[in-house]
Amino acid sequence: MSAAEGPLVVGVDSSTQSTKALVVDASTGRVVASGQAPHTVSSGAGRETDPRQWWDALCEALRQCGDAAHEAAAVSVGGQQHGLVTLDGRGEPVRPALLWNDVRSAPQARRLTEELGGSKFWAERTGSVPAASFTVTKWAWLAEHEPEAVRATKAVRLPHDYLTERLTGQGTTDRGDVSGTGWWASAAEAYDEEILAHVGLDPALLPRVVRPGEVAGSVRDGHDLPFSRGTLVAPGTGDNAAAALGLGVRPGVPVMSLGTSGTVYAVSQRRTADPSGTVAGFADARGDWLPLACTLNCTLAVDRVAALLGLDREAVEPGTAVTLLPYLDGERTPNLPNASGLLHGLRHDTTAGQLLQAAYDGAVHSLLGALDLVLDEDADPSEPLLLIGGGARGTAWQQTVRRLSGRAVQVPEARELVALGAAAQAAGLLTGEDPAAVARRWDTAAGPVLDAVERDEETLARIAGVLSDAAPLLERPTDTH
Ligand SMILES: Nc1ncnc2c1ncn2[C@@H]1O[C@H](COP(=O)(O)OP(=O)(O)O)[C@@H](O)[C@H]1O
Ligand SMILES: O=C(CO)[C@@H](O)[C@H](O)COP(=O)(O)O
Repeated sequence: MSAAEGPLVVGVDSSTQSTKALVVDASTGRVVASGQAPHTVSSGAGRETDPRQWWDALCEALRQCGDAAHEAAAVSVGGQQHGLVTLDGRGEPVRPALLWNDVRSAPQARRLTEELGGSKFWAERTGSVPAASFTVTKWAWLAEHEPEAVRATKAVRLPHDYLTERLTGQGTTDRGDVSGTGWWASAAEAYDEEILAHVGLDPALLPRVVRPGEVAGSVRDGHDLPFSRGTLVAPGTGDNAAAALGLGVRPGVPVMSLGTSGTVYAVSQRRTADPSGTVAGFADARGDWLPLACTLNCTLAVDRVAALLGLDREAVEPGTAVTLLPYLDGERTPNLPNASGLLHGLRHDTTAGQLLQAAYDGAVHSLLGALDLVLDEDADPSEPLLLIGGGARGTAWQQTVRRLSGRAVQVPEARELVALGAAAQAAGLLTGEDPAAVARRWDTAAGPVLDAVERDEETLARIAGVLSDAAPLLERPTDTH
């Protein structure tokens, strides 16, 4: 491999299932080295991970990168959004982190929404109506169920903050990730003291919000650190905001990410506030906004259905009249935290491949319902939908999104858009450039475009009909929720 032309930077994606690290040449965007290591997520009613697993996975991913990581001039960490990390006075986790897909705090989400002026208040104040994913609902759940853990907590962090702090020794976050907590006022761009007081969280426990383009710190002295001392550390951000940086998207370009979560989002210059709660009015990592809708059931749910049927994930068959709502983890979009999976329309001649196709259709339907809502009204409908995340590699996912959206679909060749976005943020720190402009210079979104086909309105209407008719069943708690 030829020598790098410019300084090296490292971008990290600490997502739900694994941590990935890329060492990137800041001048060209060439990936010089990469590594990946998994984490475990608890099963049963909750979804938890010990934050120390993220650190160990980061160190392992960087070890796989070899010497290149130690030569990096700057690093940045993108991480799964919303997770509640509680640290004691020594910076050690008080308990495992409560993750974004843990729905146990659904009652707290409902209660907080009612207690503080309803959906309209929350949407206007924080940009979002709190769902069970949001950090504020997890803190309220912890206060109710484990008050001793709350008493032991001396610092509250998000996943990317935790990793950044282990590098720099300083508690920092950024506007993109903090906008998903539920305790950040999006118009004022500041912690919301009224909400914090309401949930009994002392603002002194929260990290400093670093501005876009500001240095969060530098790698501290320590023999156990995977970087050289003094390496600059960028603010980092949530994984969706990092992928938006990594694609260099401009307003009007829709993105769909298919991973543990399914997300649809777009960059907007307008702060959004949707009182229906479908769209979360997140901030992006630059100074704009990132209206986003998120599902809990995406690649893992569809892979689970394939495994139950004993099929390869690509073994779909067309012509299905079966509807499968794959809400194995409860659901966030639509907001049905108590739901479980639901099958309707099974016949003697239904094939296993058709059932699998129905799972893809159900997962994609949830996301497409929010697509127009995340885009500005003047967005050009002929703009291709950018498809990213692990699922974007799959033909069945690509074809399902194409058929149900009726839009052209572009699949970037670059695989790790979150880590690339973090790398672009680190590069921007060195050159003074806008990270999205860095990503455009690197041409990260380049990839084949699948032409638009006629939208399959019949399937969309059938799924919407089952969803509406089954509402009472889907709202009813089952044994494990
Ligand atoms: N070729 C493929 N086709 C379809 N799905 C895939 C493929 N490769 C990986 N996946 C799915 O991608 C998921 C991981 O995606 P990723 O975006 O890395 O997740 P996360 O960021 O949430 O940890 C896995 O659940 C797996 O099912
Ligand atoms: O909760 C959200 C967005 O609001 C999720 O998108 C998480 O940020 C987790 O992402 P992945 O691990 O699936 O990438």
